[in-house]
Amino acid sequence: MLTFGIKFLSMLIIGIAGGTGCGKTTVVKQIVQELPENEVGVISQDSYYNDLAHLSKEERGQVNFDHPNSIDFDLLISHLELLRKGQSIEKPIYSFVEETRLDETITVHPRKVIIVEGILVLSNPKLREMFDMKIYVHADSDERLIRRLQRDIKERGHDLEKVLYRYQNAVKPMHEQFIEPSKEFADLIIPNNHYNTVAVDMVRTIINDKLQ
Ligand SMILES: Nc1ncnc2c1ncn2[C@@H]1O[C@H](COP(=O)(O)OP(=O)(O)O)[C@@H](O)[C@H]1O
Ligand SMILES: O=c1ccn([C@@H]2O[C@H](COP(=O)(O)O)[C@@H](O)[C@H]2O)c(=O)[nH]1
Repeated sequence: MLTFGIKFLSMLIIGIAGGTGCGKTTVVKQIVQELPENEVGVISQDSYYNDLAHLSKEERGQVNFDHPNSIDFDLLISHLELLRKGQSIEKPIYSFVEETRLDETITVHPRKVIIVEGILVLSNPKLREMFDMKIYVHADSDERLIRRLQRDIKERGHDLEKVLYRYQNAVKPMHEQFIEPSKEFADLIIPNNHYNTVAVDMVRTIINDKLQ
């Protein structure tokens, strides 16, 4: 049996970090693709951006969304604790276009395996301690910037100037201060300048092992 030395608890929690555009969401989608939906759940750190409903759209535009203080880690941690106890949670929904939480929530039920992905999930010590396995997805910064530009313009309603301004003033400095240093906590680093099907298969094997 392939266990990679992981001590399996009742619920396996996997944390996946990496800089913006490194491909975290894509890797997670590939991992869960062939796994049973009712056994594996995914929680994105993005859902836990602070509720900024009290700010105007202009004020929200000034927020540093790459600093750990922009994330409600307490809520994320308490939700994971509830899931681990077998209870369901109401996960917030974050709109990248509105840059705030929506009023609706999504009910997430406990699963045998929960994947938590986000730029800062390995930077928070308390959250990090909850992970049975820690993964860092790496892609070079120029590759990430190209992907981010394409995605934010196409999917998140930003223009070229806004993406570049944010990249220089928040994304890059916060990456260097908080995200890149969190790589040292990873059990596994996935190189993702190109699609990495071997690494995806390895993680899927570990999860499948847990599901037997
Ligand atoms: N290995 C890859 N090669 C090329 N493009 C990729 C790769 N992985 C992801 N992408 C693309 O890059 C963009 C950002 O990927 P995404 O998974 O959203 O990254 P993240 O969640 O880390 O910000 C998406 O448009 C995605 O299709
Ligand atoms: O309202 C927002 C909130 C966050 N961002 C940016 O999103 C990325 C993190 O998401 P990834 O999917 O990992 O790229 C972060 O770098 C924030 O700058 C945003 O643009 N707007």
